[in-house]
Amino acid sequence: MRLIQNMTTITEFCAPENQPLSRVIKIAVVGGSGVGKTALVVRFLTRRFIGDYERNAGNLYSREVQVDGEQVTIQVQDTPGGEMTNNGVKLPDHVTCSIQWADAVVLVYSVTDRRSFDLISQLHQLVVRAGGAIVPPVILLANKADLLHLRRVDSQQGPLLAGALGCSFYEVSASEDYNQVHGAFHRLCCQLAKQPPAPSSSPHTGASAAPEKRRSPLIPRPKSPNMQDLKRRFKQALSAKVRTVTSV
Ligand SMILES: Nc1nc2c(ncn2[C@@H]2O[C@H](COP(=O)(O)OP(=O)(O)OP(=O)(O)O)[C@@H](O)[C@H]2O)c(=O)[nH]1
Repeated sequence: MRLIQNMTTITEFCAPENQPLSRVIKIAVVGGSGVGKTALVVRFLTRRFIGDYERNAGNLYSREVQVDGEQVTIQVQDTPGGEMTNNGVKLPDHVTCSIQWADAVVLVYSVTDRRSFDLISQLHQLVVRAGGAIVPPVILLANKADLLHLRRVDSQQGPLLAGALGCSFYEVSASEDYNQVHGAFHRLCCQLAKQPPAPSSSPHTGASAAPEKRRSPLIPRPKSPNMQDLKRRFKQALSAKVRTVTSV
């Protein structure tokens, strides 16, 4: 029952009208294809690793959590994977929109995929450009650290790149270690919670009421989660018979 209660905290983006909203922290998760973005988001929000994911089209997840004693709503936008082409990085428009919408960005590569590592600098540039006057906090996650025999990116290279980009670095395994994943996201949430709250966006348009907000006033709202997809994942999670999931 506890598991079900926690699972139901992944909800639609829009809160019902008149419902008081807690502070909202918005995070976009961005990286190459198949690096484990969805696995990381689901791991952070539900403690669960579910290995079988379909290519995602960009789901938005939301959950109420305690950060430093304060009740906040964390919204995490999972984005479709980007690719390197001869003309630079190729990304669905939706990804840029998600970066503009977010208060912070999690850049992800897989230690088993050199191209996903090479993509990070380009993605970081995109974050800087999309951020306008104020670049949002960024963390760099190197995922799939459990796949030692398939490693294609040396463990020193991630911290070096993070240092050059001026962001925090975490090497994690979504499949093997919940604490690593939780620690990385949680520290980012703590950092964001300490900042003064951003002007709230309209739940219907995503547009900010405040002119000084760094993002364009005409940012389309990120996609709501595909509830069918979520229900399918929840069923998978329930059938795995893991005892409980506690709040973050
Ligand atoms: N061994 C291992 N496999 C992982 C890990 N994280 C994700 N995977 C696997 O990697 C594959 C891709 O994971 P996804 O979470 O779908 O990756 P994604 O980045 O969301 O992929 P796209 O939706 O295509 O952009 C899946 O088969 C996952 O089970 C990890 O830490 N270790």
